[in-house]
Amino acid sequence: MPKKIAAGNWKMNGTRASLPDAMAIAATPAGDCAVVLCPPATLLSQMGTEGLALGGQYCHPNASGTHTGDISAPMLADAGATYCITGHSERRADHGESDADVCAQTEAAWSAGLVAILCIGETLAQREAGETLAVLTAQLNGSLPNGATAENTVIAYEPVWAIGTGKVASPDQVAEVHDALRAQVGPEMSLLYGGSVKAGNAAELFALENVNGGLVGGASLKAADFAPIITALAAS
Ligand SMILES: O=C[C@H](O)COP(=O)(O)O
Repeated sequence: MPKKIAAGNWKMNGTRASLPDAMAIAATPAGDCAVVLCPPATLLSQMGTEGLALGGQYCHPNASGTHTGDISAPMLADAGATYCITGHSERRADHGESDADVCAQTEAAWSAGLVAILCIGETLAQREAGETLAVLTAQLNGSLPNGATAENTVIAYEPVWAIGTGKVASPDQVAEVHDALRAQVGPEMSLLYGGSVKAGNAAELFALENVNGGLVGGASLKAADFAPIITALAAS
């Protein structure tokens, strides 16, 4: 059985004033679900809380070196992370990260003992052109290194047009993609959906056979918003 995972991506949000929210999220009963928070790197070492796994939002392919402003997978692990997001569409767009870059980052995460949460997703133009499954397959093939297992990798399907827009993909759209991904990655790897997941739509999404949790952005920042999502996953 794939592990159920509620992952929160805080993106470039959060200061020490947010730590009480992290503690409240950690205290939320989660049943057999893993709860993962990916805060800004500045908060990682201060967030170590029982019941909460931590993740980075990105890692450089190298372990160290002359890369001003960057962060490596061993640094994330040293700060308490056990997961790392790779290939988020905001980084693919803002930093020009290619599938090959994401592949190298994912290998770096594994080398540091981190579980990669590898993100793939189509744009609205690609969906409207009927290219969704082809685009996702190409991204998966290009950015998932050889050696991926259910222990070192989680796949997050995040349609770019649904991120931070309030436009959640319909259950039929999510099911079509997740069923296709399941056929590609095997029965054990966790498949998360991300894109405007909220308390009001979480139960419907998590009821889908091949949705094993969510990668949640905006609704993970406050415990009052994220806790019902965790509860919905635990009940699924
Ligand atoms: O990593 C999280 C996703 O980008 C989803 O963000 P969102 O829940 O704010 O739409």
